[in-house]
Amino acid sequence: MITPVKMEDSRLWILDQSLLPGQEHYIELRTKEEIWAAIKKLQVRGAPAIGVAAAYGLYRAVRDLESANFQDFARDFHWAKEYIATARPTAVNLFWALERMEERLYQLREQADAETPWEEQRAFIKEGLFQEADAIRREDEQSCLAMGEHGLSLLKKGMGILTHCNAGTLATAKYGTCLAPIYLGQERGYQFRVYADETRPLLQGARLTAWELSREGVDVTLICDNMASTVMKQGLIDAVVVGCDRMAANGDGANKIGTSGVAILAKEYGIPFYMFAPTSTIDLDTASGEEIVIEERDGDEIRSLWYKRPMAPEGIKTYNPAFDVTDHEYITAVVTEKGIVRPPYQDSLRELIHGI
Ligand SMILES: CSC[C@H]1O[C@H](OP(=O)(O)O)[C@H](O)[C@@H]1O
Repeated sequence: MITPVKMEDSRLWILDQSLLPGQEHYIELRTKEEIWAAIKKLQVRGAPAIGVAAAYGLYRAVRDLESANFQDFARDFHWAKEYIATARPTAVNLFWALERMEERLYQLREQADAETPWEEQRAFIKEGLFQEADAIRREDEQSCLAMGEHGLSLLKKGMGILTHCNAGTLATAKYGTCLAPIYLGQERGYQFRVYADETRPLLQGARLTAWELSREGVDVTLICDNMASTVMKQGLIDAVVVGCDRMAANGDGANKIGTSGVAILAKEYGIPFYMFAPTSTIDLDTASGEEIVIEERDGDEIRSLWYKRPMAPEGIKTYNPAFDVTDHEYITAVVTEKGIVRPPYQDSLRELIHGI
């Protein structure tokens, strides 16, 4: 199965998702500027994949530093971290991964042998930073597999499943979040019928979900976003599965723009709506969806990006929020790698995260 981020011989490569489905092309990222741009331009995208890329990217940005002492190294590390953190505001995994890497930096500082020359300590710290980034990737892979098992327990053979945007292998270290149960089901003969919303304006459903599912032999049908209601009304959909970019403490979940509308439709038609959120995406410091910063993007993504000729009046005003918040009352259950969480989310999420 394809993976969007890989480290080979200490070099960072990402699958340029802005070229999919036409071209499968990996690009190397070497500097904090290149990492920032790749995240901003959605060449690498999807909350967990952004976290993995940011962790590897931060390591790569400091790999060749020849700082004269730890203070200089830590200063340049912090600058790179803070710079990469400005790429996109909504997916909490970006900040979670960067903070984890900086915490590890100071642990490694304590673990380094102070009796050895600083150059040896610096090499020890750099290796430890690489290992931490690699652990973030490996943990996300395992998290996706676990969400696949938990998610599959909610689904039945032959179900019609609607999804929105892309929360598949391309959005994670591997396997995906909400698509993980679909891949497991594919291996176990569940014969799911997947309906993928195209997901305007950046078409992650058409370009990415339809692409990655069909290359794995999954039965997938591409629909326009405005067709979600009719496929539900026709009884073609038995469940909705979506990813998440940031889940607030009360269970409100930010995900790709359009998700909240799908959730409201699902409730209207009595269809279960499952939001898949690894614990790395659950942000208990954010009380509710109202506090989640929603990224706004360039209007040309609406006006012209995918059209050979203008599809709107020249310079027409646009409003292009990249995400919206699904209120917790529209979420039937939250699927995490630690298990399935049901309402009331205020208590169940805190218990899941802190075990209290
Ligand atoms: C597994 S989280 C994927 C999540 O990220 C996507 O946003 P974007 O493509 O802008 O990075 C979308 O919200 C997906 O559900």
